[in-house]
Amino acid sequence: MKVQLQDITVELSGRPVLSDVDLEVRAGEVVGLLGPNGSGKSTLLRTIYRAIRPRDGVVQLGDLDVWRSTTREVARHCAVLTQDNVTEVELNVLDVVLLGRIPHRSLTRRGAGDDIALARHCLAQVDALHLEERMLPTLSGGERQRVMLARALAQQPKVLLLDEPTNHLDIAHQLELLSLVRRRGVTAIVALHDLTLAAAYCDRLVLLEQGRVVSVGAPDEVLTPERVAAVYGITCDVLVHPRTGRLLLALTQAESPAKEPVE
Ligand SMILES: Nc1ncnc2c1ncn2[C@@H]1O[C@H](COP(=O)(O)OP(=O)(O)OP(=O)(O)O)[C@@H](O)[C@H]1O
Repeated sequence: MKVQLQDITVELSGRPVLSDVDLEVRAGEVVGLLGPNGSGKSTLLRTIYRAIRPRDGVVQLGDLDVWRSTTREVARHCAVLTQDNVTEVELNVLDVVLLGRIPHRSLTRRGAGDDIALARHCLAQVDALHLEERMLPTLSGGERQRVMLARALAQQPKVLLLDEPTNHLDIAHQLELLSLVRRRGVTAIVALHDLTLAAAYCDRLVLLEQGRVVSVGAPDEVLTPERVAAVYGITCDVLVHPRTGRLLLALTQAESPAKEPVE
């Protein structure tokens, strides 16, 4: 499903947070949202899943105008993994994943058994089936993150929005999560801080700075040393992975002070 943002402007507490953002994400495309802290990545995702209403602009999921639809209608198409939906709720893992079925319940004829089979399948996909009977608050940060991804997958979304999904995950699960998102073939918009991971897994990247899109394109078009220096204030050498051919970014502080000699 295509995602389209036109002229999105958001003001929070009277301050502009996003200004005139235009973005078109094609069906099945994985797009990485990059930018320094406070550049507007989470806010942009929130305008798509109806958590922050833009002052101006239109958000569309396929033909659905998000801000003229209900939360439930949007949730039938679009699932979200954020930092703040990892809650202390006193439910076991399987029940948490089953919450992902709620937007579909009145539409589907699936019985509870089908939903449970689907929830277990989603847990297996994120390597968390062994946790199904555990209570959510007893899980580690990374285990919870994977369970919340399983819940999002159980929603069977056509669009997946992921806000820093690799936080808390060990490196193997970081790679597995992003490759799972790719394999699902859904349209995905993923806010990431790790530029090399973004370059490895995203078809295109969108770089934000102070609420404005400063670059959109293939990873090698967006992540040039000059642009990384201008936006993040760091020095960046762009290398090529010897096996995958994807970009590898070697980062150093712009002006590293000379090291004090140790006595
Ligand atoms: N409710 C709010 N009221 C006022 N300002 C807000 C509010 N929520 C966010 N902001 C501001 O909007 C700007 C963009 O925030 P946002 O969370 O979208 O950035 P981000 O790029 O996701 O940052 P990070 O990388 O730190 O997660 C920040 O300056 C933030 O302080």
